[in-house]
This record gives sequence, C-alpha cells and structure tokens, in this order.
Amino acid sequence: MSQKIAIIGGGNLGTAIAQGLIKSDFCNPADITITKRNLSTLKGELPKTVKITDDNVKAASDSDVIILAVKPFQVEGVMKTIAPVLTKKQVLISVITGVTVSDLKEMAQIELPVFRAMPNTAVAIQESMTCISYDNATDKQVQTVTKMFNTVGKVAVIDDKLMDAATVLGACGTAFALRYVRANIQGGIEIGFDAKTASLIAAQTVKGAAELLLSNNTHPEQEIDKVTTPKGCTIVGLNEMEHRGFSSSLIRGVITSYKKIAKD
Ligand SMILES: NC(=O)C1=CN([C@@H]2O[C@H](COP(=O)(O)OP(=O)(O)OC[C@H]3O[C@@H](n4cnc5c(N)ncnc54)[C@H](OP(=O)(O)O)[C@@H]3O)[C@@H](O)[C@H]2O)C=CC1
Ligand SMILES: O=C(O)[C@@H]1CCC=N1
Repeated sequence: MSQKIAIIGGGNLGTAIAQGLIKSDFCNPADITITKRNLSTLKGELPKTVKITDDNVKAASDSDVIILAVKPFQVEGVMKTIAPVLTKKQVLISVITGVTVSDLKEMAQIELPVFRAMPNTAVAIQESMTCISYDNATDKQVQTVTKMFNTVGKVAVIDDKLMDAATVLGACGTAFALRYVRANIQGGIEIGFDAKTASLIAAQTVKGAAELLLSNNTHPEQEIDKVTTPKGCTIVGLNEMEHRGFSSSLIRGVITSYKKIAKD
C-alpha cells in the first residue's frame, strides 16, 4: 500500500516536493496532504486530488511520512501542535534550514526516525540535488527516504554537521547559478540577441556545462581547458572576469550564506 505523505508548509519548496513526487510516480496525488494556514495563497500547479488543509494535526496523524517545510522560525510552533500525534511508526523529514536532527528529536518528544533532507526547487522537475542526514532509522527507512529523493534528482547521504553547507551549496546554489545565467542574458542582449533567444542560449549552455561534469565525472577546469583556445576569445573573457573578482565574489557569497545560517 502506498505511503501517505503530509507536507507541513505548502510554500515554494513544499509544493515543489509534491510536484516532483507526483511527476516521478513515487506516490499518488491522493496520498499527499499539503498544509498551510492561508489556503488561498497555495503556489504551483497541483492535481485536484492532492489534499490541501490548514489542519496540521490531522495531516500529521493521518500520514506515514511527515515532511516539515515551514520557515525555520515557524518549526517550534508547528512541532508543538503535531508532537502529541506522532508515533514511532512514522518517519519525520525536515527540509528546514538550520534545524538539526537533534533539535527535531527534542521537539518530537518520542524516538521516531528523523531525517533532514536538503533539496532545491529543481525538485519540481526531478532535477534536484538533495543531501540527506538522519538518526534512529532502520536501513529500510533510509532506503525509502533515499528512494523518495532519488526519484526527484540526485542524492548524497551526509553527516548532519554538513547540512548547513549542503543548504548553501545545494539549495541556495540554485539561485547563485540562476544569477550567473541572468548576467549572461544581460550580456547576450548587449551583444545583439533578443531576451528570449539570449535566455535559451544562456540556460542551455549552463545545463550542458553541468551535464559535462556529471557525465564525464571531470573537474570544471578540465572542461574549461577544452574551450579556451590559445589566444582565443574565451580566455580573454574569463581572465577579465577573474580580474574583476568573478570566482572570489562567488566564494564570498557562499561563505556569507553559510555564516547567515549559523547566525540565525
Ligand atoms: N525554497 C528553497 O529553495 C529551499 C527552502 N528550504 C527551506 O524550506 C523551508 C520552506 O522554504 P520556502 O518554501 O522557500 O518558504 P515559503 O515561505 O515559501 O513556505 C513556507 C510555507 O509554510 C507555510 N506555513 C507557515 N506556517 C505554517 C503553519 N503553522 N502551518 C502550516 N503551514 C505553515 C506558509 O504558508 P502560510 O503562511 O499560508 O501558512 C508557506 O507556504 C524553509 O525552512 C527553507 O529554509 C530548504 C531548501 C531549499
Ligand atoms: O534562502 C533560504 O533561506 C532557503 C534555504 C535555501 C534556499 N532557500
């Protein structure tokens, strides 16, 4: 019998997870319940059979898997209301930034399997990178949760201590990459393309570059060396970017995001 899944917090990520799980046939739409307080502001296309409710307690008590997808400052209040109905037979998964497995175990008040998963919004099109950590779970439960996120992209199981770093690299990273694409589009328009064509070229070029790394299992510099013709136009552009702090600005952005999580 397929598992019932409650997604507590139907926002950007919560709805993207639901969309990805449905698209990948991991579960039937009718097996998913999404909760939020303001039902009129649900984002994203979802089948009508997905249950939408503001009742976290019922959603949690009726489900086998509970995915927490509220904002960090909201988790304590949510966990206070659903903890009394949690059972050891359920699996608790949190995608919430900065809330550790031990925080979750303390809030749950019972010894149930606790996972953290750090996907990104590409989960909606089954192209997410999801880092997973866990405690108190059987091999079967680890396999189930890993399979769940493998159906919506790639998975890495990591130590919970690395989940803040995973949030930055694997989740904020979607926005970092898109900002690079946008800058390329702006440059593309300046050198003659209309916005639509520039967007297509910039997006597909970045997708292809990433696929080269994933398919060839290579380091970016190995692939860059295949593009930078000596005395060619690529290397002068790359060097100008580096002279203006391209790599340094990206590294500092990663560190800044990481420090923000630690500060909150
Ligand atoms: N967006 C991303 O790419 C990623 C986000 N995350 C993490 O996922 C979590 C959600 O992020 P994101 O989706 O961007 O944020 P959103 O603000 O888009 O989503 C949060 C959702 O939670 C709902 N919510 C808030 N309080 C409650 C409550 N008491 N009961 C039920 N629902 C509630 C809100 O709806 P309403 O106000 O109507 O209740 C809202 O839809 C955050 O912790 C974030 O750090 C992690 C990785 C990637
Ligand atoms: O920006 C945030 O806080 C969340 C975590 C990673 C992506 N969005």
